[in-house]
Amino acid sequence: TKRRAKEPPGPFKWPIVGNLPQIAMINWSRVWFSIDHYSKVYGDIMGMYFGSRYVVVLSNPKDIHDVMKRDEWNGRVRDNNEKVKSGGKHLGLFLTQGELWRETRRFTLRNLRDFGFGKADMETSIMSEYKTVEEYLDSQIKTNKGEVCFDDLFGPPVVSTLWKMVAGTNCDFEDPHIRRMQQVVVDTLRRRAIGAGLFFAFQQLGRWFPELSGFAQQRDGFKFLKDKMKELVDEHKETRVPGVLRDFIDVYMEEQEKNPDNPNFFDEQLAVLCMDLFVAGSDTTTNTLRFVILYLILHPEVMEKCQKELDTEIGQGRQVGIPDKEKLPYLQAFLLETDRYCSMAPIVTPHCLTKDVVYKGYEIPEGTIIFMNNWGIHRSKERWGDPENFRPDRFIDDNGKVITNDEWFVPFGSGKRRCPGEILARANVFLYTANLLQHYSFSVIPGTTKPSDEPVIGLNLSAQPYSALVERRK
Ligand code: HEM
Repeated sequence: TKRRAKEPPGPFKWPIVGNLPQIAMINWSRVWFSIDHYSKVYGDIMGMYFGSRYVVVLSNPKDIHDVMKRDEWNGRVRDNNEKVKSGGKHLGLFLTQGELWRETRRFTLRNLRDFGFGKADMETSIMSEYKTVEEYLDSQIKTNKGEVCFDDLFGPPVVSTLWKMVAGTNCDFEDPHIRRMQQVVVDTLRRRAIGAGLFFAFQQLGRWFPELSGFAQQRDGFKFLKDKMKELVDEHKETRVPGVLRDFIDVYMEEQEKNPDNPNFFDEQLAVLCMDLFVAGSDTTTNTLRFVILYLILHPEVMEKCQKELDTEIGQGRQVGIPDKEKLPYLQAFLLETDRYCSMAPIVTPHCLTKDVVYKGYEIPEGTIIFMNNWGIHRSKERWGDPENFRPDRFIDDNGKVITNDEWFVPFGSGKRRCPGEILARANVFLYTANLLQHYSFSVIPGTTKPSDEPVIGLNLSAQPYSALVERRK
C-alpha cells in the first residue's frame, strides 16, 4: 500500500483496489469528476492507482504542452483490452507507438492533406454533403412542422466527406453494413463508461464477464469493422491502376509497391488505419455539431448574436466559406466555447510512458499511464472565473479579436499525438454552423421541456438525444 518515495502525490492507496474506493466516493460513473476532484487536492501532477495500474494525471496545461513534445510521453497503453479496439493487434494509428506509429502518422498527415485536408476543395467537398442537411431540414419544415430530431442528422454527411478522401466513395447510409459500422462506433464510444474505472483497473473482468462489461460487444463490433476495412482494401487492390491515385488508400498501396521492404507498410496495417480514421472521424465532429445545436437552443441570445454578425458581415445572398471566418469573431468564439464547455474528450485517450522519467523532481516509471485532465483544465475556476457558465465572450479579447490559442484550451490534445483530424473537424463544424445559422433558427419545441446539457457518459461525451424546432429565417 506504500507509495514510492519520489512519486507524485495522490490519495492513500488501498491494497488490491488502489484508489477505486476514493474514486467511487466522489463520482463512480463520471470518473473524470473524481479525477479532477483529487487533482485539486493533490496537485497538478498526481499519481493514482486503478487497482494495481498506476496512472499519473496532468492538470496543468503548461506541463502538458511541455511533456507532450517528448517521445517518451507519447506511447499508448498496450494491453489486451486496448488491443480489441484495433481488431486484435496493436496496429493502425491510435494504438501504435514507436516507428510504426511515427511513420504511419507522418504518411497519413501528409497524404490526407493532398486529398483535401486544409485545401480549397475540402470546402467544396464539405459543402456538397452539407446540402443534404438543408434538404432534410426543409423537408421536415414542410412535413413535420419543423420538429427535427438531431440524433442522427450529421453523421452521414460528415463521414461521407472524410470517406471520399480515404476511400474515394461517400458512405451510403442506406447500406446496412455502413449503418452497422456507424452503430459500432456509437455503441463503443458513447455507451461504454459505466464501470469504466473498474474494467480499466481489472483487465481480467472484461474476459471473465464479457457480456456484462461490454467487452464482447466491443470485441465483436471492432472485428466487424476490421473485416469491412479488409474487404475495402482488397477491392482497392483489384480495381486500382498503378500510377492513378484516386484516394488515400491508393496512395498507401503505391507506397507499398515503391518500398516493398518497408516493414511499416502492410495490408493489415492499412485496414486498421482506415478503421481508426472511420472511428475517429465519425462520432467526434458529429457529436460537436449536436452540442452546437443544443447550446444554440439553450442560449437563444447567443444564437441571435451569431445571426446578427452573419447578417451584417455576409448577408443571406451567398454561401459562407472558410475565408469568412476572420469576419465572424463571435461565431468563432461560440464554437470555441462549445468545445470548452462540452469537453468531449474529458481525459483524452490515455498515453503511456515508454521510458522511466524524472519530471519536476518526480520519478515516474516506464509503463505509467498518463491522463490529461482536459475536463479540469476547461472547467478551471482559476483560469476561466465562471467556467460553469456558457459564455462565448470569454474568447474575445479587449480589441474584439477572437482568442484562438489560449493555452488552457486543449480539446484536440497537445504535442506529438495531437489530433490529426483537427483541420477537417474545425472546417466541418464552422461551415455547418455558419451556413445553418444564416438560413435557419433553432429553438425548444413549444410545450416541451428544455433538453438537458448533461452529457451522455462514454469514452467521448455526447449530447443527450433531443429534438428542436427548426424555422427558415426570412
Ligand atoms: C471535434 C472533433 C474532434 C476532436 C475533439 C478530436 C479530439 C482528439 C483527441 C483529444 C485526440 C487524442 C490526442 C492524444 O492522444 O493526445 C485525438 C486523436 C486522434 N484523432 Fe481526433 N478529434 C476530432 C476529430 C477527428 C477527425 C475528424 C479525425 C479524422 C481524420 C480524427 C482522427 C484522430 C486520430 C487518427 C487520432 C489518433 C492520433 C494518434 O494517436 O497519433 N479526429 N483526437
